[in-house]
Amino acid sequence: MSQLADPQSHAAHPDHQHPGPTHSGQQQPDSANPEAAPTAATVARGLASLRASAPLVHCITNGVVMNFTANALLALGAAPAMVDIVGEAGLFTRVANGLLVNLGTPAPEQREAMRESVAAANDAGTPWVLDPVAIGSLPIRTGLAHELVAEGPSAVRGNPSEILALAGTGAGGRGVESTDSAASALGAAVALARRFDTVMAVSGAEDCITDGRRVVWVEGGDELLTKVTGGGCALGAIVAAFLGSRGDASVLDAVVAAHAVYAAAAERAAADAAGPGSFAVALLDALATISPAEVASSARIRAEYAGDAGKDAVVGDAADAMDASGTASGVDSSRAADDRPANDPDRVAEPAGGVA
Ligand SMILES: Nc1ncnc2c1ncn2[C@@H]1O[C@H](COP(=O)(O)OP(=O)(O)OP(=O)(O)O)[C@@H](O)[C@H]1O
Ligand SMILES: Cc1ncsc1CCO
Repeated sequence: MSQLADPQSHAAHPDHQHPGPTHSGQQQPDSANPEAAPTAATVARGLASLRASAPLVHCITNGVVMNFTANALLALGAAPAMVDIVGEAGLFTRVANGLLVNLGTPAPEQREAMRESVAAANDAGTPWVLDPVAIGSLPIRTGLAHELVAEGPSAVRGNPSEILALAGTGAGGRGVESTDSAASALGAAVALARRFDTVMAVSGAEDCITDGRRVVWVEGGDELLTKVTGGGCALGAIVAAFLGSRGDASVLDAVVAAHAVYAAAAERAAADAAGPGSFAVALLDALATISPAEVASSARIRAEYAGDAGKDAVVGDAADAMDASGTASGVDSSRAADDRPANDPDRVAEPAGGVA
């Protein structure tokens, strides 16, 4: 089958959850209609659904960005709560609609709270996001990130250096900053997505999101996002909000929607800002006022097949899940190209065509 189905025609389906790692590398379909690529229309629907359901987002995140993250979620229309003590974290995850686990300042008790919440999320079916902040050369958080990714997050969000370090092919960035481009982390992201049956989101001038089979590029945002601390950390929480309110949309659709809405809001905010301070305030205003119609007309998204983009990426101990060609077993990466007309917005490009 090469034709992509109309994303409008999604039928009801059981929520895609991750009961645990799929060590075989076998991927599950993530939607009733796994062939549909995210579009501006799915982004708009995701934002409308978030606003309608006001998801409760449980954030276990770093002390630097808690306030900004909570304000970003509130502005967007979600309900944040930062519950990070042992004995409460797991309980709260069970009632939340989405969970963020951000490794920015992982003190010992917070690490235990993360483990408690991840176990609760996997048990209760709460979608969860892992943000492996500043992993690579720092040993405790790097070990924790490898431990947690094996628990099967719904999505992983990070900058390119963090994603390369998670794949075991990079030494990390400069503290919390990336020293790599999103394109350079594409192979690592595709391999990780296949290995852990998750959606990987790599941020940068252009964001790259993959479920291991499809790769979606989201343009937009502004460099000012890198001049406000927590520009990426808040995005991780927003991804959790979109996952927690996605209804019958796929995980890939929800993650792409989060990135596209954030990019559009940041672009609008930057147009009015005099610098990082006014940008941070304008970003909150833009998150609060951006409409589904605005994102439907401004989202810049393109989708293609991953093809063999992940074949040369080494993923920690994942060699056992990979066949000789480096492709995760059970994942068909040699699909025929989409045969829709070239100007069809739902068309996915040739396998690996633009994924060198
Ligand atoms: N050059 C750029 N132009 C436009 N947007 C950008 C640029 N660089 C990063 N962004 C956007 O900034 C946001 C944060 O991405 P970034 O890669 O800085 O994350 P991070 O390093 O994890 O952030 P944090 O400071 O929270 O740790 C994303 O939405 C991304 O799209
Ligand atoms: C600056 C900083 N240090 C640890 S976490 C964090 C927030 C941005 O990632």
